[in-house]
Amino acid sequence: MAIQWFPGHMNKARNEIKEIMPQMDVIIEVLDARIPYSSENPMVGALRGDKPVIKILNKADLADPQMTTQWMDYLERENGVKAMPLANDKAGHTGKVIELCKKLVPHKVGADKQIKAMIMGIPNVGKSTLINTLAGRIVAKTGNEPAVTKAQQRIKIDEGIMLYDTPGMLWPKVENENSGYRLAATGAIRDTAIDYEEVASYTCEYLLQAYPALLSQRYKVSPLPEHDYDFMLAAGKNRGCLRGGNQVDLHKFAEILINELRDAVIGRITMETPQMREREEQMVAELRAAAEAKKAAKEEEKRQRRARARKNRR
Ligand SMILES: Nc1nc2c(ncn2[C@@H]2O[C@H](COP(=O)(O)OP(=O)(O)OP(=O)(O)O)[C@@H](O)[C@H]2O)c(=O)[nH]1
Repeated sequence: MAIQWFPGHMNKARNEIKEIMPQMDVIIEVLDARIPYSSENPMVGALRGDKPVIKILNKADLADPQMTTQWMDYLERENGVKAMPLANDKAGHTGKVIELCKKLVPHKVGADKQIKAMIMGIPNVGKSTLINTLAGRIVAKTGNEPAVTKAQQRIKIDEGIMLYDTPGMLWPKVENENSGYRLAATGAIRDTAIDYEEVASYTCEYLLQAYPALLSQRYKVSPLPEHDYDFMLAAGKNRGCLRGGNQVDLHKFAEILINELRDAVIGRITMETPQMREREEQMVAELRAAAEAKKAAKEEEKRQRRARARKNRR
């Protein structure tokens, strides 16, 4: 699946972050609790140095609570990382973010002091909603379409904290196709860039093994077939997604499924586990190593060819 989604302002954001990072005391990384691995930004790890990070598992109201707990334990294994779940639709929960900031950098708390916190996160993950709640007023535009935030802003919030907002960034995770599907399924990738049927097929394959009861209940398919394609045919038929000749309109069903997944109508679902992350990271590392080995072999071949040509000329 090709994900062509890398607006120019994201490259600009990378440079802006690099420049501003040394001034920051703490990083607030907003993740999507349904995809804590795929919604991570590799730049945070690469650019943060030893600065503390709060990883917020946002949209926790849509995610599987058991999996959120597992993810928090997993993420906190990394040095300097604190994780917390958040449902931005519930007022009052954001106070914990401020508390945690103060705990992580106590030397920056007090009169005439200020904590500088940078908020980072991929598009549509809920940064603007969080900033507005933290600030207690509308300072950031929100919306259900990715890439609403465009320019960097500084927002002073009451409790001695200055927030630095960054534009939404999504790097092309071309190395890991699975992440692409999960980003698309949860709505991080703009709709025009995705193939609904492919994403729905990937999603069904995962749900059949991870959440079979929710799937069966929602789409009244029982017993569940083994393969995603058969499931989509049966569920599509039940939902009346038919076109001429009584054929199931898979595209129509795919749209229904993805929308219902995004709205948590199927249930509270997390699309990836820490184990999946470990496996996929390993896979990516192997692919990268293989590509590098191939490149090195080509270079060596070229070098030898040049050496032979030199010898022949003598
Ligand atoms: N269910 C649920 N929805 C949320 C939560 N937080 C944000 N949203 C919704 O997610 C959508 C995106 O939120 P934004 O705050 O605009 O996201 P953003 O990260 O600022 O997006 P960009 O401007 O694209 O960078 C909006 O429709 C929000 O209402 C949450 O905790 N739970």
